[in-house]
Amino acid sequence: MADPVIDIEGLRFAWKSGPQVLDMDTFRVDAGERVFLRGPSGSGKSTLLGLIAGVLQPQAGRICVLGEDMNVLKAGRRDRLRADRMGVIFQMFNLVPYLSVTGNVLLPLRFSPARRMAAGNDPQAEARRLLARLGLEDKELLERRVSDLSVGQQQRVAAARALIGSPSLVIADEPTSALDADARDRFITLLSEEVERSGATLLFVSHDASLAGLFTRAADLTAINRAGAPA
Ligand SMILES: Nc1ncnc2c1ncn2[C@@H]1O[C@H](COP(=O)(O)OP(=O)(O)OP(=O)(O)O)[C@@H](O)[C@H]1O
Repeated sequence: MADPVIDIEGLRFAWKSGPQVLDMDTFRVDAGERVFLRGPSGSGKSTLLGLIAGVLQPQAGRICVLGEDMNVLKAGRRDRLRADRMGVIFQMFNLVPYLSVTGNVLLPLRFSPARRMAAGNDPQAEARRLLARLGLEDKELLERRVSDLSVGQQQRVAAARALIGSPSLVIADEPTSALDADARDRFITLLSEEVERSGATLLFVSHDASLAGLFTRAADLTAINRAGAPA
């Protein structure tokens, strides 16, 4: 059996003084899987990704990511694990507006010597390769500030930034973009191919059930999260 990359047991999470958002017995993602986790808006998908990424801490339960127990690691070690071994595509992209396309893609390498090493001798060329794979090739465009790009183009920049330096785990919070169905499917296919090429594991969350077929496995958050169940 493959090693678990994400291994969750008995997880409970509530935002300060709010109702329970997550109450899950188990959730596991194995190395090399590309998993689609579906759930309606407000069901706790972004919260779960925050817990997996180590930016949030649960009230109860165990979250092991890439062999590390996130509850035991101090905040600094969780930040290091995320910088070195995780690529995150945020719902709102979180790109740096005044940096160029390539400047944004190269950013994770500034924070992680391990990823800088993994990106090879010519990180600029690796950034261009990833962007080209994701459909952004135009030289002039690569030097533009990201704030001048379309939403679909920004989504590709965010994906290339998550992939650079071959992180072991890529987590993606489906951006609420205005992409049409064809462009969205193409984007996910390219993202999956690049994740497969680097041997990474992918967890992709979305409310859009029609995407499930593009992944190796699909799961439904409402089926595994008691807190989301109707009373
Ligand atoms: N920073 C926060 N502080 C307090 N409550 C929050 C915070 N972020 C999210 N919540 C609440 O937690 C619940 C789950 O939100 P979350 O963003 O995880 O859902 P989601 O499934 O990702 O939704 P969407 O598909 O709309 O992005 C919601 O009730 C939301 O209002």
